[in-house]
Amino acid sequence: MTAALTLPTAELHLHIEGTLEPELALKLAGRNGVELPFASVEELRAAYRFTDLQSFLDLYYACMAVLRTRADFRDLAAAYLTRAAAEGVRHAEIFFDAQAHTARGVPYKDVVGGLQDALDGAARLGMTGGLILCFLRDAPVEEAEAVWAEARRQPEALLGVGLDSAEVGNPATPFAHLYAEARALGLHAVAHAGEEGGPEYVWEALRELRAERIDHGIRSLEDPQLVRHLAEHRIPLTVCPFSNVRLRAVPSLAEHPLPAMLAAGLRVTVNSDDPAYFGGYAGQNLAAVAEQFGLDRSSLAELARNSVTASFAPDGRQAELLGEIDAWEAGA
Ligand SMILES: Nc1ncnc2[nH]cnc12
Ligand SMILES: [Zn+2]
Repeated sequence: MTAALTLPTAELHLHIEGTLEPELALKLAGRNGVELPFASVEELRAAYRFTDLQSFLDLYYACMAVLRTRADFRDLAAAYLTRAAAEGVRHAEIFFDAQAHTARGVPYKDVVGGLQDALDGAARLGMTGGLILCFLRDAPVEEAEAVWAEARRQPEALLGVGLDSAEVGNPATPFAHLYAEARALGLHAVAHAGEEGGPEYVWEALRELRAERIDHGIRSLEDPQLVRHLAEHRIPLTVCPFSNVRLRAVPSLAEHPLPAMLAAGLRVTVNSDDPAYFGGYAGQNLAAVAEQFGLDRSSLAELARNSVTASFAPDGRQAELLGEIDAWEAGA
């Protein structure tokens, strides 16, 4: 087995709806009497040809229509956690798109309840983690406000808030008041930026949302002043190599800016984004970049350490995981 597949790591950029494998999608479609425009696993997989972020989002939102009950969300997250654990993920901070479910009439409490049921069960796998509620930046802000009105009543169910969906032309600033409220409740703040959008989107997430981590951020390199800022303030970037290639944010893995980002002193982590759709989970993303860029054991360990120290896990848990990474690096 590739060494990277056993590296203990933290997954910081993972949309739970993006872990919906075709087999489970069809099973849930049957269980819930939901019609999908795909009759078989093969037909569904054949639709995984994306030209950009929007072409992916269209399929992503269509497929998640099969998720209807608390048990569905539990089964989805339990399947992800089992698979991630097998690839070395020891801590997972999981994004969920609540609005995409409440808009279909699924109660917020069933979404969060089901995801939490699965996380409770993950303790058996020795895994820890939490939930990050993402606002959809391409939907009216009133929809985000409505879901937040429910979420804020139970902030202890969340680690933080995030911002995702179609980036270009959908500024972050209208969501700033929700982030301010979330911070006041003690929640963390992250945001997608610099995936398809330019460095100005990263600046906006930092300035207006006070994002502690930037999800993707691969276009930051286009602005030397931004690179200096990110490096100086040690702001983590949750990079997703397979996603960037499959959504054509970069032309190929060989041309991915990851090595340049590391060379620029950026605090990079490697993650999977929507692994069911992009061809691999966290360990496979790590294995692929290790092979592509000839990363040795200590460079891989450094990426894993970044993921742990950039996580929102308590200090004690971080220390435990850093110990596991040291042992892995020493070849234990
Ligand atoms: N890569 C991505 N970018 C923005 N929103 C997303 N939602 C799920 N995956 C996403
Ligand atoms: Zn993402």
